[in-house]
Amino acid sequence: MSDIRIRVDNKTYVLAHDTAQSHHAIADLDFIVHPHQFVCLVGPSGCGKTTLLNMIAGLDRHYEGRIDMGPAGKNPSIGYVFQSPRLLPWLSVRQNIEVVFAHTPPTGLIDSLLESMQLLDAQQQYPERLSLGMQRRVSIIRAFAINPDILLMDEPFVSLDAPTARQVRSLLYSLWLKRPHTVLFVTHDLREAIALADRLIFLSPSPMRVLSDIEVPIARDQRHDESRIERFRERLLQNHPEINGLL
Ligand SMILES: Nc1ncnc2c1ncn2[C@@H]1O[C@H](COP(=O)(O)OP(=O)(O)OP(=O)(O)O)[C@@H](O)[C@H]1O
Repeated sequence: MSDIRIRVDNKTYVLAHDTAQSHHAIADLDFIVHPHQFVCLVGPSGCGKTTLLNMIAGLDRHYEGRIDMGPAGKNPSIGYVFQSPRLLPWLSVRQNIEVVFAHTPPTGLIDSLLESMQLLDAQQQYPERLSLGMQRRVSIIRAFAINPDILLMDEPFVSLDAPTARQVRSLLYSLWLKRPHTVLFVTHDLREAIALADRLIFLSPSPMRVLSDIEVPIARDQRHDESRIERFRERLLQNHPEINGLL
């Protein structure tokens, strides 16, 4: 796995019903993600974060620029946790995970992922019976299951109540420590970003570009310490006035 280089010179949405009107979503955005890094993208609502993830996932190719994801000729595998869990309602939890495999998955893999997300007992249930927190845990497993080169996560804890968000975040974190994939994780929550990330990339309102790119210096075994997270957050806001208005 090599560095991922994201360079978007221009992304403009032309409104279909009125081609004279357009929205300049992204301009001169440039950053590199190193293998196995956990990078949080933090920016105001509507600045273009989902647009960027869709471009990296190859779902949107209408832009000027380049996204290089490793050696030419090799298509990287991408896991994508969308804002809504997007489970198939006619399949059980286990089948929703099995469906992402082109071939039979390695023995024990699905069981170990279900166990890591505390979902072994719910594996035969259908999505309509699951709480939102459980559905989100299934969608996280589904993205991890293919062992992707890059994992895109678009506010995976949004609209969960605070204790559930904390629980799912801590399960995700333990899973990532065991399987440290390269992650691009979108969030509005600065404490959450500090608790999870190696690096924080702050993004401007549209047209979106990088405002600040900051390493999180807190050791991995100290991330459970909320007072440390809070101290770093306060220092960050003091030393980087440009990010104050974003959150
Ligand atoms: N298909 C589209 N056609 C026209 N404009 C669009 C389209 N998709 C998104 N936009 C606009 O592009 C901008 C960026 O949208 P995007 O969903 O990427 O923002 P975001 O940062 O992910 O927002 P949020 O944090 O609220 O999820 C918004 O102004 C949005 O209205």
